[in-house]
Amino acid sequence: MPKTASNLGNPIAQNPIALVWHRRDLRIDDNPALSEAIAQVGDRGIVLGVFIFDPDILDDGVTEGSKVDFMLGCLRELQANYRRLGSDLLFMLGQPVNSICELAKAVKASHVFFNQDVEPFAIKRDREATNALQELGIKVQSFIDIGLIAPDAIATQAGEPYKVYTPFWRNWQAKLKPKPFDAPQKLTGLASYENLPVISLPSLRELKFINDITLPKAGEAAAIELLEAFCDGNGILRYQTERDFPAHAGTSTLSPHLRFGTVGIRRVWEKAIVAEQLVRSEEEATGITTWKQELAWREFYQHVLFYFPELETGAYRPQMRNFPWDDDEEKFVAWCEGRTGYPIVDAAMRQLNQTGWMHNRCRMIVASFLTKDLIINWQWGERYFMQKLLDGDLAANNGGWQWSASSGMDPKPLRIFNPASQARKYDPEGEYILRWLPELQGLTTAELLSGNIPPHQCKKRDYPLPIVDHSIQQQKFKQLYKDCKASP
Ligand SMILES: Cc1cc2nc3c(=O)[nH]c(=O)nc-3n(C[C@H](O)[C@H](O)[C@H](O)COP(=O)(O)OP(=O)(O)OC[C@H]3O[C@@H](n4cnc5c(N)ncnc54)[C@H](O)[C@@H]3O)c2cc1C
Repeated sequence: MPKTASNLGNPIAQNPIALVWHRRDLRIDDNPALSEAIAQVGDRGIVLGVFIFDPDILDDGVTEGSKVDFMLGCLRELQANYRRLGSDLLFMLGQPVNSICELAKAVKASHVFFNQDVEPFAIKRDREATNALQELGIKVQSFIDIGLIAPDAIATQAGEPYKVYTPFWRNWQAKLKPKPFDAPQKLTGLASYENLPVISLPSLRELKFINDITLPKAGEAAAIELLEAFCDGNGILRYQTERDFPAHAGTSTLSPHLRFGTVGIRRVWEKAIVAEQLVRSEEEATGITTWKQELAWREFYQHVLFYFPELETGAYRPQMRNFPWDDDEEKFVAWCEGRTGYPIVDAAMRQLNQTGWMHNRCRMIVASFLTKDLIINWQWGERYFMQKLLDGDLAANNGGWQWSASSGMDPKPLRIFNPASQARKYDPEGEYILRWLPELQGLTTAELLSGNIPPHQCKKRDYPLPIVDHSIQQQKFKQLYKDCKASP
């Protein structure tokens, strides 16, 4: 059973020096590892933050400059916060297990605190780090942080992990949620930081990345600003009616912050509960419940990844593991670049490429298009999303892709989105399409939505003709899916 902040052992006896190892919790507010470090070392103790740049992650071929740039912004602010409180956030570059041990020895740490993750890679790293630190006689404590309810604190009546969202939600929403941890007011740091195996916060260039997109504001203050704007204003109240229209600012856009942990999930939940107490209509209440359901989707995917780590490498449904995908590279490039000739798909891909974020409705549309219309392996799309999305997160991304590809746990798996119907329903004026495809100005709304654009108009605008025919491709996919299901 993972430790929570309330069931820890006795305070440290002498000369306590605690390291708080930050990874995807780049904040001081509502941070269980940091709060507990302070509580444990007490007034006599020193609390230092550390962040380790892992070359294996930086060089994994998926991590892009935009994401690293956003993260550096978060780290810059986190370090400023540590310094303002009287301590420091230290940086290291190296293999994480060796690095944390090296630093712990150098500062003579008595404790290392960190918040847990659910990704297989992180679980393995943390297990190894815990063992190595304990061998050095250092106490290690870790905490539930990325979700409100720990994976082992919720199960079906049969005691099994949930595989279906709706019963998960019913049980999850009824569970008592933890309260946020207050931000610290003061920290004590080292008298001197000389001769430590640390580096200054590297620049993007020093890490050998470039970024050419304009990023949203990074860091904790920006996250709180977004959260307050959404929950104190009308955003959360109108969420149910607005959230599916990509031309509207109808969602919180908190996802990059939840990904890097610049806002604590308990703080987010608290805000939703406060908003709930002020609702004036059924519609507003539904808005808040629907938003809470999305937070529960996030947690559902974290839990299934925790219990079924094999999801990371392939389809959940065995029948889909050998699906005969077409895997046409030229079509894949057209999809990535937003040049499929389907305006709603292309607009969404341009939004992704130019901002590092894509509206949820559009994520579903482009994922369905890649898998059901282009018949390309969902893992290609999953990887491209991980490259481009600032909120790229293994659990949510894999969950979203497996749902869209009909390869996941979804009990009603065969969903095929018709891009034209989706556009008509969710972008009825073609406002979103035109925002990202300005070259289509002057076409009729019907042409924008249906994608039936006269060839001479496409030529004039250097816009591609549709690279596939939706009705033919969906028939083809259905047949392949049927054959696959029938195969032993
Ligand atoms: C193919 C596909 C891939 C996706 N990849 C990611 C990803 O890499 N990272 C990611 O955070 N989300 C992913 N999502 C889920 C969802 O699209 C984004 O979380 C959402 O668009 C973020 O915008 P927001 O912050 O305004 O969300 P809001 O609508 O304001 O929701 C609040 C928060 O709830 C969580 N959330 C909302 N919807 C979902 C969902 N369907 N699944 C899981 N969590 C959700 C997010 O943390 C989000 O910030 C993916 C969805 C699909 C269909």
